[in-house]
Amino acid sequence: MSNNSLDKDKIKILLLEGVHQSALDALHDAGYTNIEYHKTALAEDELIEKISEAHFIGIRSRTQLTEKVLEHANKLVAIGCFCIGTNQVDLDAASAKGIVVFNAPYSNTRSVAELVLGQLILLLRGIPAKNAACHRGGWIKSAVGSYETRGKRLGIIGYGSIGTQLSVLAESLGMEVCFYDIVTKLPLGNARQIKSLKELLSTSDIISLHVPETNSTKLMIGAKEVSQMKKGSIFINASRGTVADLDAVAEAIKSGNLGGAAVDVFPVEPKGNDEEFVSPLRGLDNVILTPHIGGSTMEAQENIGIEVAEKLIKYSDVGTTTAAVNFPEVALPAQADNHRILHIHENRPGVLSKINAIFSENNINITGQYLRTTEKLGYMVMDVDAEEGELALEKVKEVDGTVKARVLF
Ligand SMILES: NC(=O)C1=CN([C@@H]2O[C@H](COP(=O)(O)OP(=O)(O)OC[C@H]3O[C@@H](n4cnc5c(N)ncnc54)[C@H](O)[C@@H]3O)[C@@H](O)[C@H]2O)C=CC1
Ligand SMILES: O=C(O)C(=O)COP(=O)(O)O
Repeated sequence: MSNNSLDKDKIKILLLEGVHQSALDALHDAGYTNIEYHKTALAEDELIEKISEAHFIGIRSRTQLTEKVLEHANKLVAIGCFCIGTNQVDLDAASAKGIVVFNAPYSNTRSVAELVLGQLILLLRGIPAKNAACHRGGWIKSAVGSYETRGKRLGIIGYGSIGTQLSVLAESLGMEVCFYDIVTKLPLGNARQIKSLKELLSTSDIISLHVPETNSTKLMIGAKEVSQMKKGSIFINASRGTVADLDAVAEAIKSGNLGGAAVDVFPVEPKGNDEEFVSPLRGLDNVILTPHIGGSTMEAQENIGIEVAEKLIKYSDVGTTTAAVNFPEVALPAQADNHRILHIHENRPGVLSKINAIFSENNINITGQYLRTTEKLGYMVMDVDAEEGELALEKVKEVDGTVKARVLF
């Protein structure tokens, strides 16, 4: 499969899920005007139809770019996830088609950490239940079951960008922070890594999840783990809905084993704001339910829009793949008066020697060459004299093992 480079107005960009205006502005400023914009995710049929015509797609957490959907993405060169998580994209299927995936790994970290901090303060005071009672005309003026944060133990599962940010904020309130992570991590401040998940669960006053969706995190908090949590403790999940068994959480809330919960992410989430939200946690007063808005602040969304749009622009303009999620990373200068051949190939013996032989047999002068590989993919970039660009592209496309080849003018 190969793509030639096109005039910018022919490069079709599909933006879904209401990515921030800052992304549109950045793309327009860079000369990309052929943009189709949707405020919501698309149903699979429509997504397949639209993606088959797109060169770039921008999504958030809702759009599932499965192997089936990507099978139809024959013109697609890059995917921009305007969020942190990339679990909604079949990364192997994207790599196999030479499609680069970018995300915004830090732009909404602070927003999630702040939301969780606010939730844990409210839950420690029993505010959600008191608030609900007031709305119904009730009046629960009581200190019973209400606590300050000082000295309480926060157990963080997943001590990455968000977990560490939360750790620092929680310590500033005088909380004791412990964490569990599959990787040995340098604790910030006075935080402590705990080697056993069971120990973290059974000793923490608040448990907060900050792991990605992977095979190892799927249902990592099941009925057994919920039962190991300290009586009356608080459970918070703003990571991914597949990580925790919400039926078990709901049962523990009803029985009083858990004192409260805040949940932002769900195994099945409505596709848009007009679809009904269904969850076993509905109707429980001491549970804060939020519609997957951990990263939804004006600051975060604006920054994400700029960051991911810039990554797409740099890849489209010069071939740079720095900070790609699934791809060999190459930082490239602008190609001056040359033509630039981008050759994505299977990383196996013989491909490079074949490419070099082609250049020498056809007397094509290479003025710059860059190569990076991952285990499965090779990404080779060659600058050639402008008059030789078309010939060079035609020849490298024929190399066995070629996944995708393009020329940038
Ligand atoms: N609710 C929302 O709107 C948002 C949700 N998120 C979710 O939060 C997740 C975490 O984000 P970051 O902190 O930026 O990710 P990160 O990659 O910086 O940190 C994740 C941490 O989890 C650890 N981990 C992985 N598997 C584990 C396991 N089985 N057990 C224990 N630890 C494990 C990793 O070693 C790493 O330290 C994202 O992947 C995303 O799914 C992110 C942003 C917004
Ligand atoms: O950044 C993430 O991983 C999130 O979960 C945020 O997703 P969203 O962009 O709000 O759909």
